[in-house]
Amino acid sequence: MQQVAINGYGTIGKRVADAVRQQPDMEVLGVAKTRPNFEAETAIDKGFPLYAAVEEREELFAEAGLEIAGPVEDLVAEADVVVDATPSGIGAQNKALYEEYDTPALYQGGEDADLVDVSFNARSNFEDAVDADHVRVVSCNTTGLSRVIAPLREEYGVEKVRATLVRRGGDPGQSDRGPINDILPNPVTIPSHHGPDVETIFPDLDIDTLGMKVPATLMHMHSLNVTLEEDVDAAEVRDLFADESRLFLIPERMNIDGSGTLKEYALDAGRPRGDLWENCLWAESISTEGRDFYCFQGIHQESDVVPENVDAIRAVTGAADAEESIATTDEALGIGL
Ligand SMILES: NC(=O)C1=CN([C@@H]2O[C@H](COP(=O)(O)OP(=O)(O)OC[C@H]3O[C@@H](n4cnc5c(N)ncnc54)[C@H](O)[C@@H]3O)[C@@H](O)[C@H]2O)C=CC1
Ligand SMILES: O=C(OP(=O)(O)O)[C@H](O)COP(=O)(O)O
Repeated sequence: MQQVAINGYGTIGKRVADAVRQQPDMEVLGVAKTRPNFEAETAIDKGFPLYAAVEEREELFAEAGLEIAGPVEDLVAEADVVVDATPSGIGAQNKALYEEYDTPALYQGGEDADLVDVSFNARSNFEDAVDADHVRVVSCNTTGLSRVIAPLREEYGVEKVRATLVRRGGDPGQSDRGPINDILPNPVTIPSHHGPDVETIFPDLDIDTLGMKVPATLMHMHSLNVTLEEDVDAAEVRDLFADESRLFLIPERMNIDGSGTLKEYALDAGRPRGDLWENCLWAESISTEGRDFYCFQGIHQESDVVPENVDAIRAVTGAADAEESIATTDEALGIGL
């Protein structure tokens, strides 16, 4: 059993903790937080040992009636691997702690690529992270793009990717985010940071990305055009994608017209927190014109990186190969709508 520490128990960290607990070969050793709040209380209710990420704030937990198992250093020292799910930039500050205790660490997409040895997407480059000490699970958008590009590259070869990313302004709980009533080119410069980020997974890929932010919280939406190295037929691409467990091809018959109905479907299907771990591609949007492929896909920013973190744990600990890990993760979580 791999003993997994989770440092940062927010949107991503709490989901990774639940996913790790569901795996047959790993356990949550504990989770670390900086301050007491509803998530800290839920962690205790779920039976996750709660550690103080900042020693001076330990008494805040006692005042809130929450029992602390110890300082985060104890957790990191005992763990086989630590998943850092702290806000952007804090992971970089925490790296020295993980190095001090010689504990392999996973970071999230908000950290810079040069912080780590390897940027990771399970479907695309699992083997690169085997036995690495510092691995970054790429952002929700980069994960979503990589999952589509990997099979297209393998099957047809990719000449050029063009993607427009309509990004949600903030997560549902982020009441301080915007825009409230606007459509922002964001970033206004082109390419957006997503293209170079995808190139950390596929270094020789030709990709241009454009980003926007809109007043939505549920999901991102991608409009994709990939020029392939050979003529393709839309039906063939649909068949290719149907074999990918983390690509959900939304069938026409479901009458799912956007992010709202997608999330409603996830809740009806009994998904925890209404999570959609898979890319959600509208099957009808999969179109081809000569060598050009097009589609729309919805990306659930809060959850698509969760199975990727689980696979990255197996990669850095050398516990399984890509195929075995992805199959185990998918089965344990119930991935594959
Ligand atoms: N929310 C999203 O849509 C996605 C976020 N990411 C990335 O995941 C990372 C985490 O993001 P979220 O989970 O959204 O953030 P969050 O703000 O929801 O959660 C971060 C947690 O870390 C805690 N924290 C703050 N400072 C800490 C410290 N020094 N030590 C330990 N814990 C600390 C916070 O109290 C909070 O519980 C970021 O790198 C972000 O870019 C990646 C994909 C999607
Ligand atoms: O990494 C993300 O998006 P991004 O790839 O568009 O920067 C996550 O959705 C977090 O985005 P945020 O920086 O708006 O919280």
